[in-house]
Amino acid sequence: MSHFGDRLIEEGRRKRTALVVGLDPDLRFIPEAIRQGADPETGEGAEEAIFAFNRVVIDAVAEHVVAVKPQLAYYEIYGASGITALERTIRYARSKGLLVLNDAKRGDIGPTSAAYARAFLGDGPIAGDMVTVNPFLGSDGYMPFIETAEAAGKGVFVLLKTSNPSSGELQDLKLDGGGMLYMKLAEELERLAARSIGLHGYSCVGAVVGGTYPEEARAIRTALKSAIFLVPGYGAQGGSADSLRPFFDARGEGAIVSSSRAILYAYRNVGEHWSSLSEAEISRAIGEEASRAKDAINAVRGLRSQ
Ligand SMILES: O=C(O)c1cc(=O)[nH]c(=O)n1[C@@H]1O[C@H](COP(=O)(O)O)[C@@H](O)[C@H]1O
Repeated sequence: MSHFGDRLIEEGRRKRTALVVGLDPDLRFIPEAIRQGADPETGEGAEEAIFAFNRVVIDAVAEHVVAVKPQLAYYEIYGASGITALERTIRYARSKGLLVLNDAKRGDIGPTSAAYARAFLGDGPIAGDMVTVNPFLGSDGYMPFIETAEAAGKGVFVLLKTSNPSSGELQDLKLDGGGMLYMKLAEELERLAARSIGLHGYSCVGAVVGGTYPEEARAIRTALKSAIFLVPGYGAQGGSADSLRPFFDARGEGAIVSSSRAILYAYRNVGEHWSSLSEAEISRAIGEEASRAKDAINAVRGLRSQ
């Protein structure tokens, strides 16, 4: 079975990018040319509008990204039609040769986590190549995802030091033996990652480390050498490219940086008439922002733009 860590590193080398674009479609911000009257409140027409928007985004960013990252919340709002839009989005992303990272942040008791792992890492209609996992329930909550990923040649990103302002309330709790909770989890993840390290030194077990916490990332990078970092918080949450160096290894690899709103809604920078833009104008704005983000991240990685 191929090591997923190798697959992700090689995809990044092949496309000279470490960017992931999040597919967090908010119907309120989708211009009329694509929304076609879909109603954000009632969900009327949501499936078509969400899929149409995601297809424009995927076409615009495909050459600039290592993967796309659907955020389950924006699909679950609309129940079955939202999930159908997700299924169609995953199929379309796959047809463009893209890796799919479902940002589901799942975690439960063992048997339920095993069912979630089958849903997101198996062969079902919403399964992708990677999934985010919430480790709050401890090892019997996240191990079913890691075991499923190892067997399926897929990847898992475990929430470790999240990008949000209140992450420290729990993640930074000081432990009796000294050190903080997130560092204790980082050491445990390194132990688990070491079970499945590929040719390039990385495992199918990854970790989520917010781009808003570069100092913490520096310490985590040292303790967690075998895990690829998923780095959200760049762009809309204030994480800047300049602060991203500590997330990468000495080769400028080992992390993928995600951005959703800053890229998805780049066309809103034109002013309040954004809702009447044409599909071509929408696509161009999104593609240009993704290209800019890719180049800014590559500069920090020590890669010159092509
Ligand atoms: O797992 C995630 O992707 C995630 C972890 C984290 O610590 N912070 C975080 O923002 N995210 C997700 O990453 C995306 C960030 O969106 P933007 O702030 O618009 O780039 C959202 O879908 C969040 O749910």
